[in-house]
Amino acid sequence: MNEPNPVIIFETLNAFQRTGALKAAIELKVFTALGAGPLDANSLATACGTSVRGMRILCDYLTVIGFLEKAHAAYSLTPTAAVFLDQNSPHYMGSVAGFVAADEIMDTYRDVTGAVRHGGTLLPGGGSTHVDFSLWVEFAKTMAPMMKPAADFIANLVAEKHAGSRLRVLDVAAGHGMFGITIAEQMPDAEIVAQDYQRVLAVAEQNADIAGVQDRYTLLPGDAMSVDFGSDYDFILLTNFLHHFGVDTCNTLLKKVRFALKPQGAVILLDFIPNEDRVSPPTAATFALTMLMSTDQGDAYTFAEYKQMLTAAGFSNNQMVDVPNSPSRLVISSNA
Ligand SMILES: Nc1ncnc2c1ncn2[C@@H]1O[C@H](CSCC[C@H]([NH3+])C(=O)O)[C@@H](O)[C@H]1O
Repeated sequence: MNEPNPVIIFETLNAFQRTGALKAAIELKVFTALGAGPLDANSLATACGTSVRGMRILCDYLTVIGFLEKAHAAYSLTPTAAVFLDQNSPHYMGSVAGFVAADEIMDTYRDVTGAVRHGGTLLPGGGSTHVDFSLWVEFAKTMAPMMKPAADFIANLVAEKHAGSRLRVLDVAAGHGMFGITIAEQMPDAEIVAQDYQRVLAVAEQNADIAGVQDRYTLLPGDAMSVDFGSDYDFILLTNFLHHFGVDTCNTLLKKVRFALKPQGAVILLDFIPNEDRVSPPTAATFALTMLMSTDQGDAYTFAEYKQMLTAAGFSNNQMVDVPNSPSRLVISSNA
């Protein structure tokens, strides 16, 4: 297993091909075309409006990397592609390519060398922490399906512990809003305050309307660092937010969160949290590179690091759990 092997070098240097191929298949709706059953390259090319040669080569590539299966020249969907990449599936998440593989994001990877030398993003003004970072609306419009398992998991936890009670929940940096909205869907008495930039909250507001929870959904636009959160919350959600900032900013924000909670309240923190070795599990551990490329000081913090920040902010009871079907972990912190 530890024999020297150059294949990983070739595969890693051309890994951009995988991104391009999957993005193309999503754009061309290849997976949706295969939703009704197997098709060969000719029929797929007609269905998707492409050349036959292009479709044959794309589909062979997608078969090699595990999104399609091939039998007697006909392609069919693997279970993952069927559930997540066919637009007719309720779990469709092809939209996430619009953020994860956006040109603006991919362009930053042209100069990893520079970011490593510099120790932070080469994007202007702190990259994704800049108030005008253009991609947050795109994130809100595209990333909700990816967060669904974690949103369900959090809402179930909250509902199990607090069935029937009137809850006040603050969703900090709400984005698409699905974390708060899912709690509101499960708990008819829960009131949600969604906090984010105004332009992003427009997307969350629309999602709250669609979910039919708009009567219990209030918007709190502005910068999370300076806006007044209000008080007496039972839960404050900090999902995929702290990783953008350095430890000092996280400490300041967590203290502000502690102050806005009821004495028995809890903060629910969802994030990419690697093990203490920082190299496992893979998705959480490699997320640190995403933060290097897009922020000045962000990181994939370990549980020990989060515990230190949370303890400093006055949270004495900190528990971490893995989220099923998600690379994320949940930290629930309270004083109780
Ligand atoms: N300073 C800030 N104040 C409020 N929101 C911010 C700030 N900086 C970034 N954001 C928002 O932080 C979000 C990060 S993405 C996370 C969205 C959502 N909580 C989720 O877990 O999927 C984006 O919606 C940004 O608009």
